[in-house]
Order: sequence, then C-alpha cells, then structure tokens
Amino acid sequence: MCPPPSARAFEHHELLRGWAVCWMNAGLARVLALRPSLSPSSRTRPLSPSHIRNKLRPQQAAGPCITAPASASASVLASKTAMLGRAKRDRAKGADASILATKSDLAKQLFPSSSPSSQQPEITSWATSALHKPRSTTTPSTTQTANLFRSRSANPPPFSGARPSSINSNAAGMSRANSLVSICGNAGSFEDCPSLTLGTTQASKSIFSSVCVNEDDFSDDDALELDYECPASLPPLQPSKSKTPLKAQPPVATAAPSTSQIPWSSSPQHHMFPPNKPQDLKRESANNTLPPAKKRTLPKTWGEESQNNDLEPMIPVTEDANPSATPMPSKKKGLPWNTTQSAVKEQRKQLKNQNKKSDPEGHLSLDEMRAVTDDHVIQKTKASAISLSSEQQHVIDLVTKKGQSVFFTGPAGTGKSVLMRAIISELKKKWARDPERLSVTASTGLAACNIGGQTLHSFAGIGLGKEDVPSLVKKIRRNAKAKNRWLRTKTLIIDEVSMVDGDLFDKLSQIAREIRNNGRAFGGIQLVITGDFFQLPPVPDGGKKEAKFAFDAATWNTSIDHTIGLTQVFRQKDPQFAGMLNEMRLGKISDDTVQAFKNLARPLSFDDGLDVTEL
Ligand SMILES: Nc1ncnc2c1ncn2[C@@H]1O[C@H](COP(=O)(O)OP(=O)(O)OP(=O)(O)O)[C@@H](O)[C@H]1O
Repeated sequence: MCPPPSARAFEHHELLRGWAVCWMNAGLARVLALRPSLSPSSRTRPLSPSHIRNKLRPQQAAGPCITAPASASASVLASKTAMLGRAKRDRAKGADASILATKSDLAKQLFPSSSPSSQQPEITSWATSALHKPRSTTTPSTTQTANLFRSRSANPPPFSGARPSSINSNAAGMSRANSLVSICGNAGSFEDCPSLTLGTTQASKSIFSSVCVNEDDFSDDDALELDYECPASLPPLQPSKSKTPLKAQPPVATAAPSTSQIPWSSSPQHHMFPPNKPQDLKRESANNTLPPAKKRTLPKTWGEESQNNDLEPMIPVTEDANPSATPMPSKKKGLPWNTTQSAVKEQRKQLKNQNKKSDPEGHLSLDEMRAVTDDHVIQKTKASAISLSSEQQHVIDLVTKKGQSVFFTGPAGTGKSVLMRAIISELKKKWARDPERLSVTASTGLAACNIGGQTLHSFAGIGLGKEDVPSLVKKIRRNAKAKNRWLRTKTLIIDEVSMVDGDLFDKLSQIAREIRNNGRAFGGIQLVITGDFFQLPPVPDGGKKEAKFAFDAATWNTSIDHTIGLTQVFRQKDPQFAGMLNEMRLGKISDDTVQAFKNLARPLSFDDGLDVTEL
C-alpha cells in the first residue's frame, strides 16, 4: 500500500531534512578545520539536531515549496515518489548495514581527521563519484548546483554558499533543496531520478576541475552565522592616543589592567621622552620635605683648650652655615697638631720613663743589653791592660807591632781571655779608620759574645761548611757581604780554637787563598788564635768517630808564625792548688794531689734549692 500523498510528502521531507542535517554538520566541520582562527571548542562542536531543526524551520514552514513549488513539475514529483518507495524497500530488505556504513561515513565527515591527507582523498573520491555519474538531463537547478561548486571549494558543503538569513524566499529554499538533492543523488538511492542529477559529463569535469582551495573562498565568512562564542584571550584594542603627547609619569608598580594597551617596548613610557628640567631632579621625600639638618660640633675639650689658650671661642660648625664650603684649617696654638719639636722630645722622654716604670721586673731592651755588654768588655779590657804580664805583653807586641800570626795558649786562669781583649783593643785602635780590617770570631756563639764578635762560620759565609772548597767558594762569591769580608780583612781573631775542626781550618785557609787570589796561608791574613786544646774538643761530624783538632790541620803550621804558652796563673793565688789543677788538666795526677783532693771532701749542704750537676 502506498501512503497518501500527504504522508509521502512528509516522509520525503523528513528524509531530506535528515540529509540536510548531516551535510550541514559535515560542511561546518570542514569550514572550521580550514579556519584555524576559530576556537578549538567551536571547531569540534557539531551542530545539534535541534539547532539544525530550528535552522530549517523556515523551510519546514515553507514545506509546500517541496511538495508543490511553483516551478516544480509533475515529473519531478513522480520521481520523488519513486525514490521514496525505493527507500522504503531498501529499508525493508535489511539495508541497515548500508545505513550503518553511511552513518560511519557521515561520522567521518562530521569529525574529520586533522590530517589533510585523510580529508582530501575522501572528499575527492566523493566528488568524483558524485560527478562522474552519467546524467541525462540538464535542468536550471543543475546550473545552480554547478555555480555553487564553482564558488566554493570541495570542502564546504552545498549549504555553505546559502546563508540561513538568505533562505527566506521559497525560490531560494527550493534552489538549495535542488542542489542538496542533486548531490545526494550520488549515494545511489536517487539514481533513477533524472531530473535531480547533474547534466553532462563536461559540466561534471568543469565542476571537478573547479574543486580547489582559493583564498577568496572565505571572503564572505564574516556574514557566516556560527554557534560559538568569540574567544576572549586577547584584550580588545583601544583607540590610539599617540597624537596627544604623554606626560612623563613615574613607573607604576602595580600590573597594568588587561584592558590597557600592551606596549611593544619593555621600557617605561617616561623613558621615551626627554628628561625633566634640573629643578625637577631634586630629591623627593614622602612628604616632599627634607629632614632636619644634624648639627655637628667639635668635642668639648677642644673648646676648653682654646679658651685656656686665650683663643677665640670655637664656633660650632653646622651644615646650616654653609654646608658646601670647606672649613679653613685652624692655625690656633695649643691644638694637638700644632705641637713644637721640643714638646715632642719631652713627650718621648716621658714615654720612655713610663715604659721603664711599667716593667716591674726591670727587663732590658735589646739596645740596652748591647750597651751593657760593650761596657763590660771595655771594663775588662781596661782591667787587664792594667795588669798585663810580660808574657802577655810579648804576645801583644808580636801581633800589633810585628804583624805576626800568633797562637797563644795556657792553663786555666793564665789570662788568655784578658790578653785577647787587650789585643782586640789595640787592633781596633790600629784600624780605627777602617774597622773592616779587623774580624773578631770564635768557634761558638757564646765565646763570640764574650769578645764582641761573631762565629767563624758566620764570618766565612759558608753555612755549615759541609761542602767542598769549590762549592764553598762559589757560595761565598754569590754572597757579596761574605766575599767583601774575606777581601777586606787584614787580621782574623779566632777564640776558643780548640772547638774548631781541623778540616774546617784547612777549608778556610784554601777559601782565603782563592777568594783573595793569594797563595799564602789564609791568603796573607794575619791570624791571632787562642784556646786550650786540653779543654773542649771540636764536635765531630756525623760520619766521623773522632774530631780533628785544628793543630792537626795540614795548614796549621804554615798559618801560625808563633805559638806562645802562658804559664802565670792569675786566678788562683795558692800555688799548690794551681799545681793540682794543672796536673788534672794534663791528666797526670800525682798521689799527693789525689790525697789533697780527698782531704777536701766534706758533706755539702745547700739551701738554695739547686742540685749539683754531675758530669
Ligand atoms: N795580667 C793580669 N793581671 C791581673 N789579673 C789578671 C791578669 N790576667 C788575668 N788576670 C785575671 O785572671 C783571671 C783569669 O783570667 P782569664 O779568664 O783571662 O784566664 P783564662 O786563661 O782565660 O782562663 P780560662 O782558660 O779558664 O778561660 C781573671 O780574673 C783576670 O782578671
């Protein structure tokens, strides 16, 4: 049974409206895909059926435009009736699979992939299949459809060219319906509808060739009515105010509102204008008022001194008077920086006295200790000079008058040290104008201090003297002071020679000859040597078992012109006791001497807290 015409017309209308919904969604999705300016939300938002229904409501109200349009012919109505019947048969035959496939294809068009490669072939195949269908008739609607394709690319749907606002007249609605029917005829359901197919093959080719993307295709998109909201990510532009010069304003710490114009430069606006006048550069405080000036005054003591010295009263210096002017230096008397030289000397004396008083233990400074030592040596020299024996005087004559190299020795207390100080005194007088001609040395530091001299190693500039002679010579020549001493010395005094190593004595003799370029012993230097070889021996080196005395040196005999032994003992007044000590010195103690020492044995009692040292 065939439904009544009104019912068939309604089904036909519903079918067309379903296709229209699908095509509008597909067309809108493609438009949004080609226009990146549209928001993602709007791009992926399909049109709802209710929206489409509302859009098509004018058409639905103008339903007679399909069933009984003014320009539709009876043949067209008959073909539509046949198509509707065929559609119902296909539905009855279980064409659900094809419908589902069609739905899947529609879903692809509604939600197309972002890849152009996945869109374009699909559209091309669709257009090819739609346009290569043989068409037998040409109708005015065919021309309108072709014009639609020429004006649009392959992406937009046929409805994209007709704005909803323009679909008001029945003629326009019919034209759009015809174009829709002509395209939907490619699906096969409308193959037997000759009036709604495209015309010739040439027209199809021309339409296919016109399927291309042109930049003018979206020139009329401004009038396109879409169901999306304009994104508010960018602030609206405000009218430019560049014509009116901006006034320099201090930078505002707070962030600019979103509605303000975004500057192209990060510099503040007042940097774009010339600086203000100098008077505008004054320091500004919170209330634009300067803090009160701080008064600066000199100490009260200065003012009192000035008053005591009958000076002008000190005027307090304040910044209010003239802060920019530099005050003139005061030339008043009595100020700390105006002290005379005599006052400075007096202050130094007072400071020395205060330092002496402040040292409760009475410790002496280094200079004071040297002065005391010199006084001690002078006093001993004067005392010895006074009581020199004939032996001692003979030695002095050999040294001072004849310029002979002398070695004098003697037992303890015979006055060797007294005689040596007398000789030094005489030689200093002799070389008073050239003190460097006399060099006073000793084997140890203590012995050197006793006669006011230096150690033999220090004088020679050889350090420990362990190297060979050439190395020591080089070493001395690199030392200007040591070399000068060797060259300038005329008389060399060596005290406590018993502790001088024999090899060192030979080294010194050879060094003197090379440095002074003189083949004589010690390079021609006069030697005045004293000591007692029965006393402390030299300290042997690490590799030696026994020390070598100086008189065992190879150059000893050639270096000494006279060897004198003092015999008069001045320390002990008892000749028996002196004899006993002399026997002990020689290591040949007689029985009488042993018995005499035993008789001196007695218990010792000390109440000073010190113990006896046992050697
Ligand atoms: N010619 C002299 N007239 C008077 N007294 C002297 C004379 N010579 C030395 N004396 C005194 O003899 C004492 C010992 O003198 P000195 O110390 O010089 O002897 P020494 O040989 O150096 O002794 P040691 O070898 O033990 O050092 C000192 O007290 C010194 O004053």
